[in-house]
Amino acid sequence: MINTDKLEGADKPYIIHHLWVPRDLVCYPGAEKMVTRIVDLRSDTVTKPTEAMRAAMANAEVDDDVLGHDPSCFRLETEIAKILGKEAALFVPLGTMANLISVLVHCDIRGSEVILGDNSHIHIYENGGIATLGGVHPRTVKNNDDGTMDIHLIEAAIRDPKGELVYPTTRLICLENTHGNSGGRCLSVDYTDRVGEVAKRHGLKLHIDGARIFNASIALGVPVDRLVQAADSASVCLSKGLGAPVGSVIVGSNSFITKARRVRKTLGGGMRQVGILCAAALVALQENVEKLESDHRNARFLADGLNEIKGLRVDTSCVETNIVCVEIEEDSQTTAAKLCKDMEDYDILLMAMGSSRLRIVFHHQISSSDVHYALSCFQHSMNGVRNENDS
Ligand SMILES: Cc1ncc(COP(=O)(O)O)c(C=O)c1O
Ligand SMILES: C[C@@H](O)[C@H](N)C(=O)O
Repeated sequence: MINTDKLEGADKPYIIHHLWVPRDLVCYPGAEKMVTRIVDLRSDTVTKPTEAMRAAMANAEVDDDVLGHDPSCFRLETEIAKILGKEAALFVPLGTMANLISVLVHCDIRGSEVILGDNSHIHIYENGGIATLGGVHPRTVKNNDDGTMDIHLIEAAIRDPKGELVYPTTRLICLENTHGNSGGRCLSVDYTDRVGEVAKRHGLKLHIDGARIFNASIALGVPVDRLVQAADSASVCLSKGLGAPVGSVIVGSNSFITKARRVRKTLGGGMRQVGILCAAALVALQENVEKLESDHRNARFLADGLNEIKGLRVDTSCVETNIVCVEIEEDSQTTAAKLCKDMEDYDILLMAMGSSRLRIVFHHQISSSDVHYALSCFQHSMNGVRNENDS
C-alpha cells in the first residue's frame, strides 16, 4: 500500500482510485476525474443492481399482484418463506413497511401496546408509524450494548391484565437481529428462544425485525429459520446486505400473511407487475448470502486498522457483522461531520451518527482494496487534522 503520509495536499486531487498519481504523471486537465470510484460506506442499502439482476428484471415474468399473484413475486415469497421456516411471506417495498404491517396485524385491537427496545429501529427511525398510523402504544425497554433487552425487564414491562381499566394491553414484543444501533450485534438463538417463551407464557406475539437476519445467521453459523423459530413474524430486508435494488419481506403463518396483505393494500403498498423487482431479489437471494462473510471480514479488518489511528477508537469486540462504529476521541480536534467531509474529498461516503460517532457499513460492492484505500485516507485525514492543529 502506498504510504500517503508524505504527499502534499496539492497532490490530493490526483487520486486515481486506490492509487496516488504524482502530478507529473497526470498529463492533461481533467485527468484527475479520469478514473475515480465512489466508495460508499454509508449503508448496505446503497448497492446497485448487478448485471445478473438487471437481466432478470428485463426478462421477469409479471402479472398484476393486486388482482392476483405476480408469478415472480409468488416464486420469491414461496422461496423466502421456506428459507425462514414459516408458512407464508409477503413482499413489501421497505423494511419500515414490513415492521409497520407486522405490528398493526399483531396489535389490531385499540389500546394495544408493544414492548420494544429504546434504541430499536422501529422506535427511532420509522417516524413513530406504529403510533401515528396504527394507534399502537410503544413501551420501551432499555437496549443493552449488545442489542438485547434484559428479559426480566421485558417481563416487568408486560401490563398486568388486572389493570386493564387503566393500562394499555400488551400484545407484542419486538426484537431486532442484527441490532443496527448497537453496531450490527447478533442476538443468539438461546436469547431469542427465551424471549419467545416469555411471550408464550403471557399470551403475547413475538416479531423480529430481521432487516439483517442473514448477517446474523452467517456470523453465528446458525440457519436463519432457527434464528426466527420462536417468532410469530419476522421482517427481512432483501435490499440491504443481500443487495437487491428494492424490497423486504414479512414471514409468518398463512392467516397472519393474509391479514398483512390486506394492511399492505390499506397502506398503499400493493404493487402491480412487481415481478420486475422480485426477479432481482431472487438473484440477490441466490448469489449474495455467501458474500456476507467477506463483508464481515472487511469490517473486522477496517475496525482493527482504524483502532491503530491516533484520534479514532473502535470497540473491535463489538464488530460481529458488517457494521463498524467509530468514536472520534475528544482530543482529536475534529468531528464526525468534518471527517465525513474530508473523506468525501477522497470519494469515500460515510454516515455520521452523532457529533463524535461515525458508522461504516460494508456490502458486496465494497472490495478489500477499497478497505485498504479507505484506511489510508482515514490515516491521511487524521494526520492532516493533527498537522493543522500543531501548526
Ligand atoms: C434494523 C433495521 N430495521 C429496519 C430498517 C428499515 O428498512 P428500510 O430502510 O428498508 O425501511 C432498517 C433500515 O435500513 C434497519 O437498519
Ligand atoms: C439509517 C437506517 O434507517 C437504515 N436502516 C440504515 O441502516 O442505513
